[in-house]
Amino acid sequence: MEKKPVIEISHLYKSFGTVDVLKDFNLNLFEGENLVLMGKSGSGKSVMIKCLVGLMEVDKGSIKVLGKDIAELKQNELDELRTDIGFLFQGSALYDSMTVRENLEFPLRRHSHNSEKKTQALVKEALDNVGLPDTIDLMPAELSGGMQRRIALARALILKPKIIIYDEPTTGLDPITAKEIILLMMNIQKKYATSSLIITHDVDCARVISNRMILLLDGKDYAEGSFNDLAKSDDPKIKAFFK
Ligand SMILES: Nc1ncnc2c1ncn2[C@@H]1O[C@H](COP(=O)(O)OP(=O)(O)OP(=O)(O)O)[C@@H](O)[C@H]1O
Repeated sequence: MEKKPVIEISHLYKSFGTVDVLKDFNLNLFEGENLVLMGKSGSGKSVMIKCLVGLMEVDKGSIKVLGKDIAELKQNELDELRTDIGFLFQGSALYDSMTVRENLEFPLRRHSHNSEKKTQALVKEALDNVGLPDTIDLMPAELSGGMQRRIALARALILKPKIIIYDEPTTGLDPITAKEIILLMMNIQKKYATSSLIITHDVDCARVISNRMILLLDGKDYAEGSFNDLAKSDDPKIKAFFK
């Protein structure tokens, strides 16, 4: 059976002055898959994400998320749609002045109207999912980098998003901690059947987690395929991604 796309980016163009960042970029993320997007620094990955969530206007092209055309949404509709997307950004970005519990409560209080009991149950479930139930009353500064990343992942998942966007999920972590995060991402994907877009430079991460990959080069979706197919390509431009 043909899988449904949850993100459809078609013929996307975006320039800044004379710098053409995206030039006919295409990407489909299908329900339940782990799609890895690789592109070198400055290739336009962040620009693409900003366009995707309506934070930046596109010059040309169309973007649909969960069947909705981003350009046609009003601000409140866009805000609502964003709650269906969980983000795990580089550097975790937990609120330093809040405890782990408060960090996790934050999106719940902002975007849903749960009872206090339900809120605490969701916080506990989120912490259990990332294997850190005992950190609930700690401050982010009391946690290691890997633990902070796990809490950030718990927070990204707490609204049970349909889509998760991971931006460099393993950057800055030692290889063992990076592997733990990757395993966690895979478990969570299995448990909640989320669709994941994973932006990474980490070839090991891509190998383990991807069902499919897209390589962003010269503003385009230069190549698409499974890790194994792309990794054995003879094209020097594709080979360069796997060094
Ligand atoms: N608001 C902006 N105004 C002008 N130029 C911008 C703006 N945002 C991004 N750019 C330019 O767009 C290009 C792509 O930037 P982007 O941040 O998307 O790269 P990236 O692929 O995310 O890189 P990295 O892997 O280093 O995060 C860069 O040349 C950048 O200078």
